[in-house]
Parts: sequence; C-alpha cells; structure tokens
Amino acid sequence: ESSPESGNGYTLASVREALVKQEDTIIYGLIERAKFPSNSHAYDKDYAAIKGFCGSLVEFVVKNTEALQAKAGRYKNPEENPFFPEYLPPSMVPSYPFTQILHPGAASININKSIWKMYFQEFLPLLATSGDDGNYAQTAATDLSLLQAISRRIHYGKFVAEVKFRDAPQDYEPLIRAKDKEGLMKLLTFTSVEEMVRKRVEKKAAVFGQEVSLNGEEEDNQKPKFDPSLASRLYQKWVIPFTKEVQVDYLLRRLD
Ligand SMILES: O=C(O)C(=O)C[C@]1(C(=O)O)C=C[C@@H](O)C=C1
Repeated sequence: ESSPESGNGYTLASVREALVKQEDTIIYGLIERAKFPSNSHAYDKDYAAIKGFCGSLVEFVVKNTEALQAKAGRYKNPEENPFFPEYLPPSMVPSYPFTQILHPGAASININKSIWKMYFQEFLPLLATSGDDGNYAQTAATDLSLLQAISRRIHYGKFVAEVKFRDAPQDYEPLIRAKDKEGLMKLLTFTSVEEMVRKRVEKKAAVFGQEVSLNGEEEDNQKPKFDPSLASRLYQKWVIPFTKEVQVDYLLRRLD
C-alpha cells in the first residue's frame, strides 16, 4: 500500500480535489495583495539600495524568507518549489516521510522563473491599483504568499500527470517515447473541466471578496475586494496553461 510504486491513494478525483482547495488559498492571496496599492518602489532595484544585496526589496524578502523556510524544512515536501533554489541552505529539522509517488525526474522541474515574470510583469499591474503607501515589506510579504500559492498549484501538475499516466500508461507511453508534446497536451486536456475551474474560481472570488455587513441593504452597494473576473483571467491565461506545461514536462521524463 505505501511502497513508492503503489498509488498511495492518489486518484484523478483526489488530485482535482486538492486543486480545488488550493483555489481558496490563491483567492485569499489575491484579497491580501489587493489591500495594498501598487507600491512600485518594492520592485525597484535602484530604490532598495540594500547594503550587501543586489536586487529589489521584493527579491530581498523572497530570498531571505525562502532561506529561512528551507532551514525549517519547507522544500522537503515535493509539493513545494522555491523561486531561488540556488540560494537555499539545507533543512535543519528532522525529515518527515512524505509519500513519494512522483518519478525522481520531477525534482528537476521548476518553472518559477516564468511564474515570477508573469506575476510581476503581467498580472500584478491588473490587480494592484496605482499608488504608494510605503508598506513595501508588507506588500512584498503578500506577494510572496500569493506567489507560493500560485506556484504550488501549478507544480501540482506533476501529481496530476502521474495519476493520469498510471490510469492509462498504454496511451501515454507511445507519445512519451515519440517526445510528442502536442499529442501529450491533447491527451491530458479536459476542456470542460477547465471551463468549470474558471467559472468556480470567479464565483469563489465574488463570494470571498464580498464586503460583509450586518445591515443587509449596504452589501449591494459595496465594492468587491478585487475584480472577480481577474481571478478567472489569472487561471485562464496563466495558471491552467502553466499547469499543463508542467504536466507535459513531467510526462516527458516519466520513462527515464
Ligand atoms: O483536472 C485536470 O485534469 C488537470 O489536468 C488540471 C487542469 C487545470 O489546470 O485546472 C489542466 C488541464 C485539464 O485540461 C483540466 C484542468
């Protein structure tokens, strides 16, 4: 039951359930980041001028936070992928026997550089209203927890792909041997599931982002905490495509 070769209870339904729960974390993250204005100084290398550190304040916060979390064992969990793997100290805590269901090739898949670029260059300008309130460290902390949630969701594609492979190795193996990326992409795609995900995410964003008051009349006039359509846009344009990219990358290594 618990050998690395067995399914360890992972099924397509259970990995999809995990993805649904992670939607909540991403939406809470959006709400938290949207509380701050753009605070562009946090992303400006020249503004930060931190002694002995070359980079923006957000890079400073992320690198140092990841280093601390690495020491505390965060990246021992195969669901976690750091943004700056080259700066990480080893874990200092006793190791936990995480269920190993992934092929060892999974460890070399990390698309956080693309996620980072997408987040700061394309997504954040849509989410944050322009302005500066000086809360750069707090803003960077919300960026990091949102980035971690998005990254965890996208890299969970490794687990999704593993389950799909185990369910139908006869369908996947010829495509993997032929390195047929397009064929793999087609085989792992479920358009109706994607549509459901996008709709649910937008609905959750509308519900979680609602202002709550005790006077029923006021609620209708309250502005939401962020535009719910942004959540489904994030998923449609980036989260789902990146999750699929991870699945293809994983499958290509699956028979090594
Ligand atoms: O649920 C799946 O089968 C997944 O692979 C996840 C996901 C997604 O990212 O939400 C990606 C590809 C599928 O087309 C449907 C949904």
